Amino acid sequence: MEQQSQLASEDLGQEQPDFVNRCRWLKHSIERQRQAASFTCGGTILVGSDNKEKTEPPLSGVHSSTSAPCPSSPVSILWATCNDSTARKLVLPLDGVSQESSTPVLQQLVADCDPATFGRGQEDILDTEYRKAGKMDHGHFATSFHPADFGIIENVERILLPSISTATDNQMPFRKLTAELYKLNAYSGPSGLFRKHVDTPRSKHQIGSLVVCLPSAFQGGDLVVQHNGQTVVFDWSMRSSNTIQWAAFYSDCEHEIKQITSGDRITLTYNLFVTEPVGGAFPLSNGIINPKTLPLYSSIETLVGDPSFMEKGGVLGIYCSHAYPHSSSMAEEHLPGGLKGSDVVLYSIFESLGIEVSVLPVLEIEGEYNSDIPSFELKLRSYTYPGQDLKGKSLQGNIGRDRELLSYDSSASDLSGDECVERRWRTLFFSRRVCGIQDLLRTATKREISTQRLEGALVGTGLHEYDTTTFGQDMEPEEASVWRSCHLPGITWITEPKHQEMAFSYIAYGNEASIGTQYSCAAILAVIPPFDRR
Ligand SMILES: O=C(O)CCC(=O)C(=O)O
Ligand SMILES: [Fe+2]
Repeated sequence: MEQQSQLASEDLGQEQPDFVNRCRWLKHSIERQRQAASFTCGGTILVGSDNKEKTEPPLSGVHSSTSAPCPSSPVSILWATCNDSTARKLVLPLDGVSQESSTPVLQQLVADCDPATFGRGQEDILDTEYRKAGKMDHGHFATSFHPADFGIIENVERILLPSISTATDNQMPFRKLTAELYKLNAYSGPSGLFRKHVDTPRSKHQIGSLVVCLPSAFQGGDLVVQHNGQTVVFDWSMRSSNTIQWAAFYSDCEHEIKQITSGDRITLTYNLFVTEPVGGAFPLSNGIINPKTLPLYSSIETLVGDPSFMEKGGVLGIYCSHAYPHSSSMAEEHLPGGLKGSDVVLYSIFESLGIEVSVLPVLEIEGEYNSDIPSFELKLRSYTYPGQDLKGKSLQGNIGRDRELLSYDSSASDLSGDECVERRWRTLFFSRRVCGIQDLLRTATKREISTQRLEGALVGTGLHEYDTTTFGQDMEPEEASVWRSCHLPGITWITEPKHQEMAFSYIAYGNEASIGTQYSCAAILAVIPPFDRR
């Protein structure tokens, strides 16, 4: 018997200092992320050949969740110099065939740039030890590239904008980002560089910079962005010959461009401003943001890659940090597509690591959200199965036969309702062979467990629209058939509930009729597979 309970607690991964420490570490990483938010993000756009039908840029709101971003046509740059009014044209990437896409024309562009200065106080300084580059002001050239065509601006908006909260900007409820072309920069090998600096904001509404690296081969030239002791390196050299690569960061980020050892690194810089108009929600995995550029990515990747973290799998629960109308009639349409800030960061990191992740509402039960772990301090405790006497049953047997249990479960429809649900919970707890939240919710509906008070968070089967209902005095509110849900015990909660929405209101008939409202909070649930399956 002693051996059994030890096995059970090991299998649950709970009450082990290591597991608790890792959860704590994840909690602190997320808190840091929420405080600092993401300070930078970046991505890649492939360049297709300049075929007859120009590739149409994607429209916001019509990306399928798996679609790759639309490739760009080759990028044209047109310019003229003061001495010579003839317009010149360069097409990148170089095709080596047409004159306008040849090395001599690229060299002409580099030669026509002015030596780049940098701002120090009120002065513009020319010091090639500090910045060795050429630049062309936006009034002197035109380009066929626009970042709005590729969803770059909307994506940057979602990652960087939510944490901007100056008094002026907070008065803009539907604020969005606009990018204004600023300069073209040319850094050439063997010695082009720009040492550590902070960009000078051009107005009080400027919140950051966007750098777009055009397809032109070079070596070296890493862009290194730093913020509050965190560093992200954009190494664009490897794919420089045939892709457009970009990065956006807050104005207060220090950044530098390491030495370009060969080739020409041609970038367009844009100033990012906060403006008023309305934006819509669109799916996350649109391939525009590369989750690997998000500062939290490597922490979560390390955690998930560690065999001793949730070795048998488990569910991480993270309450959303921003408020969403998750019980409105539009919720299904707007979530998870409309997640913002650290929420979109976490969601897309889990998704890109192949982890099943969903946004679902969790219902309060008597003012609490997670009856099994009420403190949120990660004082994890072993789950005890209420109303179920496990004495005399061989847990060891169940643990050793997860697969069998699973297949037994999936054919459990011939079992009576309660028995079926009990089997499922046991599968979750003792085998941790979780197939996914949706799978669990689909089969273990509220109706099946209505006669049982199980522990665990009461998770909605979907983003239900707010509704009203009537039910009898003896019924528990969550038993009302308006809010389909089920108790999911064993979720490892990493953060606390933050923004409640009304889930449903009810009229409870009794000696006196009363009206009550139940609330729910939206949470990100990530199903971590057992180590041998991730
Ligand atoms: O070219 C780049 O990567 C960025 C240039 C830059 O930092 C600037 O122009 O301020
Ligand atoms: Fe800069």
